[in-house]
Amino acid sequence: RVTSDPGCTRPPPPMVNIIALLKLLPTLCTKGPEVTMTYLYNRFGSVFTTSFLWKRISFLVGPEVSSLFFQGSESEVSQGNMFEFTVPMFGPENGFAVDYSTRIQEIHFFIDALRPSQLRSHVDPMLREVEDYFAKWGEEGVVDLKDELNQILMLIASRCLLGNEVREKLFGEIYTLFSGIEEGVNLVSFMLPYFPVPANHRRDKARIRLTEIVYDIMRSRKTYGRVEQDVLQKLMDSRYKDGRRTTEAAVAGMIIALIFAGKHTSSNVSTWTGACLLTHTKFLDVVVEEQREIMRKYKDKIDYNVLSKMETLHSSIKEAGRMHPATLGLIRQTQKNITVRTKEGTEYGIPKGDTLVNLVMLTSKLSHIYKDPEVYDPYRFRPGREEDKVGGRFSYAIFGGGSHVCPGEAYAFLQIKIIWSHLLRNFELKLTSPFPKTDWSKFMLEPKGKVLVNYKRRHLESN
Ligand code: HEM
Repeated sequence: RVTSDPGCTRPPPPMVNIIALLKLLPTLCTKGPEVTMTYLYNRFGSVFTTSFLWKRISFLVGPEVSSLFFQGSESEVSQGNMFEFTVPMFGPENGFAVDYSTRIQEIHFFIDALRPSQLRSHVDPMLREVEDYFAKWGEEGVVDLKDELNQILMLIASRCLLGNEVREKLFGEIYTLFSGIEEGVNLVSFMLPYFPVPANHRRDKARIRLTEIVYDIMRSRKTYGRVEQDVLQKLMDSRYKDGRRTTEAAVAGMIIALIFAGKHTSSNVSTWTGACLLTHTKFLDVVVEEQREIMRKYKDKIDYNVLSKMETLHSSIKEAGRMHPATLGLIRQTQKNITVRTKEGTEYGIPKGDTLVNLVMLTSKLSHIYKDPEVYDPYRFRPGREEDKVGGRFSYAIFGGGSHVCPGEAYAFLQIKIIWSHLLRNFELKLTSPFPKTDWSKFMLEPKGKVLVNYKRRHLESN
């Protein structure tokens, strides 16, 4: 439990001093941040603080200490100015460039555009992209799964988020421009987003060109009265609470932000799903059998309802996400003194101005929530076990939680399930490279190196 505490009357959390931190450097370098943070959690408990240069950082582990982090009001715990580096990536009229109230309304536009009832219309375009993409694979061969999934997900994003105009004519350019936007994700740009280094220059150039492309599409739709089914259209048609229409610049920024938010996250979880299933044949057999069963009932038809029957596949993706989240932790800043109560009942006061890091990766591995947390076991989410629910709210925080929970979760599952059901039905797959390690050098964590998979075409028989 976490509450606000104006006088900060409670004792501070255990402090990890500079000597303890220095002693951990070799562990950090050789074993990585997860092992280091797990050591600190085991030693100091679910709340602890460190100082780094002039900054105090308080770490939180577990659902018991996470409620205010996720659900607190902006005046208690906020995203602060930590995402300012995204302003030159997404433009000056949306996201972290605008006031909080406008930003929240934009997030509601995302939620509306990506809610399950809206997603039904995306199934067919997603399926078409997936079928066309994998039709280009040969009879058999070896591919880098990470690269392949990255490409197919970008094709889907072009079609379903940006729309047919981009997908049909401009995909190559968009793909390159997005790589340019992503140049803005590095340590220098994070600390000094406007510093004139080449990466920032390439980021700015890419955003300007991408914005022009989106403007052209919007203007052409308006001129010819064309209305599409994609998310871009939903954002164009959205209105703020006071009745104002979204501006062209805001829509362009929002759509770039959405693609960015969904791109690596989805490609990572789908790649980890593959790596996990191909090394756990027990579950691979179960998901293949699930496809057979569904084919017996629905033949080759795939629609929103059929996808919702793929429960073990869904759990297999969710479990891959639990074991390999895209981030070690989520970040906020305290705007008031707050109190955190641990599951043992100890209360700590965290002062206004602390950076909070919620270590969702460690929460996913807590043994009082997840049985044998290091074991890949999609069955842990089945009725009767449902370990994430039994563990309490925020036990599964791979998609965040509360006021800033990921609005793209249902969309992400939809596209990953469409890809994996197609792969399972049409290919025999074998992981030929070793099980990937996590690449800690990336801002958004991903499987390290190539994930090589040997494929052989097949047509799954339902009987
Ligand atoms: C498996 C895939 C995904 C994962 C693991 C994931 C994870 C997350 C997480 C952890 C957050 C919360 C960040 C925080 O609290 O600071 C978040 C926010 C967000 N996600 Fe996702 N995401 C995924 C896919 C997507 C997709 C496909 C989209 C869009 C189509 C999307 C759009 C967003 C947006 C716009 C936010 C910001 C919400 C806000 O600030 O209120 N995500 N995502």
